[in-house]
Amino acid sequence: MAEVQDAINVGKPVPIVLAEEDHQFILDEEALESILLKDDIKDRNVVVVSVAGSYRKGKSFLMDFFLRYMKATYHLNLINEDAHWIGSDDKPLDGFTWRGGSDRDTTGILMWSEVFKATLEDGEKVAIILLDTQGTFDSESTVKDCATVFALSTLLSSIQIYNLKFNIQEDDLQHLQLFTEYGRLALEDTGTKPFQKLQFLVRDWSFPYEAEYGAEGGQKILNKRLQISDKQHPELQSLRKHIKSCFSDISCYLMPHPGLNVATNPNFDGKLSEIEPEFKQNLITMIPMLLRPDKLILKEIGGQKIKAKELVQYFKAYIKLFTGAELPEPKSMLVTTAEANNLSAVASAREIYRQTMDTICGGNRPYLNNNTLDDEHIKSKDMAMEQFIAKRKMGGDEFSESYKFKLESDIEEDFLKFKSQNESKNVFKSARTPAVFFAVAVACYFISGLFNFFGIYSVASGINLIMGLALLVLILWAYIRYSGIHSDLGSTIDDAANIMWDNFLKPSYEIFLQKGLEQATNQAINIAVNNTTSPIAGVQSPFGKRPMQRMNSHVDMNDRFKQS
Ligand SMILES: Nc1nc2c(ncn2[C@@H]2O[C@H](COP(=O)(O)OP(=O)(O)OP(=O)(O)O)[C@@H](O)[C@H]2O)c(=O)[nH]1
Ligand SMILES: [Mg+2]
Repeated sequence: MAEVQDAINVGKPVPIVLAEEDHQFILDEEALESILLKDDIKDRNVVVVSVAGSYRKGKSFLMDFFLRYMKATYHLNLINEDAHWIGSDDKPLDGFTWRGGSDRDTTGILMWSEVFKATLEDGEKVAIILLDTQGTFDSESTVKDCATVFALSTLLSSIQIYNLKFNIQEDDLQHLQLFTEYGRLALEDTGTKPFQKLQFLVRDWSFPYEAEYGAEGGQKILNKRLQISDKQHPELQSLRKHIKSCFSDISCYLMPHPGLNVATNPNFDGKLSEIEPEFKQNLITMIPMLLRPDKLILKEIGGQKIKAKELVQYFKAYIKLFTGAELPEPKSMLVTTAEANNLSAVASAREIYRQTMDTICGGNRPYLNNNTLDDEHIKSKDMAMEQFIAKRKMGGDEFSESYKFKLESDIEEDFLKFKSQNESKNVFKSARTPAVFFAVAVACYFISGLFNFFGIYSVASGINLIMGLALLVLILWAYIRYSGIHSDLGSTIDDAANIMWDNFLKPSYEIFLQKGLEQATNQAINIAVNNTTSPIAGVQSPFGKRPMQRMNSHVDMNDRFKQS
């Protein structure tokens, strides 16, 4: 017995995944390598046993009994001495640190520094690794922190013990679903079950009259909880299907209460003498069921057994993935629901905007001028925004604010599309490209004629060439529009036409138009002035003074009217 006690003092818990203050996890590669890359370990296939679940539920405490079994069985070969591995009644329990109290204890992921060497029944030499993990849902961890630790330990272990208290509740299953789904994101979809054994361990089971303590009672409860029936809501069915599809083996064990000393005495140090015999008896039954050489499960990833040195690489790869920005962030139920609410309110308000605008300027409506279109846009947008604000949403106004901005930007994006669709209905704009190239060709024709007239033939033929090119582009454009192919080239031609229009033709046309208008106005006024009977009628005056004259003549007329 003394041998067992001595062996328990070998090894220590080594933090390999460290929880940082800024909710990041980092891998202590050196520590990990110092354990797994030892010469006598690195080439052995591994069995990885991990415990996970809510905080303060006796995970580390349980792991220390695992350690006692491992040391007795694999260091001291006491395999046939049944219950002796559990040690003497008066020895305090040590190993992974555990303690009473309501605040969390374990953080990150710890690995036992001693890797246990075992020989399987078929002679294969394997290495057994024990992991203790940070409890989920303590007041300092975000959902992402909990999901990361749970997912990492599930991905890297071949036996994951899901430690629960009192019962298997629906929320326990929901969290399991969330965390395993998060873990599954890290893996390539191979169509096979991504994880290996899941062992539900229900602590302080209080209904032995319904299902007895142990594996059989556990199986009974597990079957009940994971049962799928047609009468169930589809959401409950899919949750159960998801869990079953994730693990290749699922079982459950019901543990009795360890006694009030364990649960409430602040000075309790783990002595077996202070633990209820029934609890002790169940430890003796349960632990070998998982860790006996013939029960060990080798770690496999994608159907391949994993060696200790390969496990180091998997740790590195997974931690990189979970701490990077690649995976979506798991969030609390309220945030997720509020997001879904707000997104659906955005979608239905946007739909209202689209439908209203569609009836005003949709594909089968005629061209609208820009001012009218702007007005209609503002009206429809206001309507959509009102609808979004009026809709009941979870998360409160502050939460909704960012979705309001999103709706606004979505609507502006839609408006740009409606605007360009409307522009395309403007026949004058769509006729711009052929008009520009045709105008260039005609202008070139006259200019080259002029140069020919003066005998400057070389310049004339250059201009003829430009005319030919303009006509060629015009034909090409017409072909693209007709056939619908090479539309990129068509857009480039349109762009070129727009540039020519904006920079050359439009300014020249405007100057020409202005000059023409001025000329026409001059003539019209001259005619009007010449025909008016006034004291200064018939006197030609400069254009700038003409309004004065008209006003004077108007005043004169009034005066005359008054006199008469
Ligand atoms: N009621 C009850 N208490 C237990 C059981 N096992 C251990 N405890 C007590 O639970 C307390 C917490 O034990 P830990 O092993 O530190 O719990 P943990 O789950 O590792 O906690 P964290 O590291 O904070 O996640 C200690 O006071 C133990 O004595 C059990 O089966 N039932
Ligand atoms: Mg702990």
